[in-house]
Amino acid sequence: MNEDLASRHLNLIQDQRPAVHCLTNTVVQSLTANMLLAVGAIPSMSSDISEVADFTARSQALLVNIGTLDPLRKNAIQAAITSAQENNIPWILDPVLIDRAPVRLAYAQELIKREPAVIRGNAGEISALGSDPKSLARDNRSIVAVTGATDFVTDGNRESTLHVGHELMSRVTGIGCAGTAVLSAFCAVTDTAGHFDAVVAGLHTLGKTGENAARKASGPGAFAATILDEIYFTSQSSSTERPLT
Ligand SMILES: Nc1ncnc2c1ncn2[C@@H]1O[C@H](COP(=O)(O)OP(=O)(O)OP(=O)(O)O)[C@@H](O)[C@H]1O
Ligand SMILES: Cc1ncsc1CCO
Ligand SMILES: [Mg+2]
Repeated sequence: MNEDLASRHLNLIQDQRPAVHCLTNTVVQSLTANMLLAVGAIPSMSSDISEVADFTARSQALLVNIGTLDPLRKNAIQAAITSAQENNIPWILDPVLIDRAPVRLAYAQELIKREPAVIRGNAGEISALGSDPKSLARDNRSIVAVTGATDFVTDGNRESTLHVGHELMSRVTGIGCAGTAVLSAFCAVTDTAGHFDAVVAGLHTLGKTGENAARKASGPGAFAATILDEIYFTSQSSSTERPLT
């Protein structure tokens, strides 16, 4: 069933080629842009305050990842979220490492008041936010995704647990961050009511491609390249299986 959901969303991405504007950390820029291209989306990464609102307005989703912050990037994040909200574009938050510094946690909590469509973090990050994932989702009208050896998705009412992926995914920096960008592409092709399914479909796709890549790669270096290939293969085979209507 998640397989069908994934396939349907991959087809929509192939058809629509959504633009995803990414305000993300300096560690994962290239992997993130490449993952989006591999899945069929179109990335942009500028954080210049003079253009970030326009880039966001011309995108179908906005990714905000707070992995490396500075004052200019924080200004860009505020402007981009404002633009996303004015233009009815979903914005997706990756609250990287908020369990490591109280100032960063407080900043993430301020951002969450602006009601991201999706919050995706690992277990430590989500638990640092202080409420269980269901309450967090309900209180902020967001989808919450908690990733790790198993993934959990909730909108505050529904929930889905996914047993996909491979340990090698945690041995390459930024698979989570780039994965949140992939979830943004899945949300870009659905309306708000579809975001729960989009996140489940996106995590299923990511997990399965991680499993496929792990079968071929002998270690983290090859895995990082192979997971890009596998996302591309998955998106291509999904579009050739599309029924003729
Ligand atoms: N041990 C594991 N087994 C299976 N899948 C895993 C495992 N660890 C991580 N994953 C998968 O890897 C992806 C990234 O999740 P993870 O929770 O590691 O992100 P993260 O900690 O935010 O990573 P990063 O900050 O490096 O980007 C998720 O899709 C998750 O399902
Ligand atoms: C290692 C690291 N530090 C800040 S962001 C980042 C990438 C993985 O989250
Ligand atoms: Mg992370």
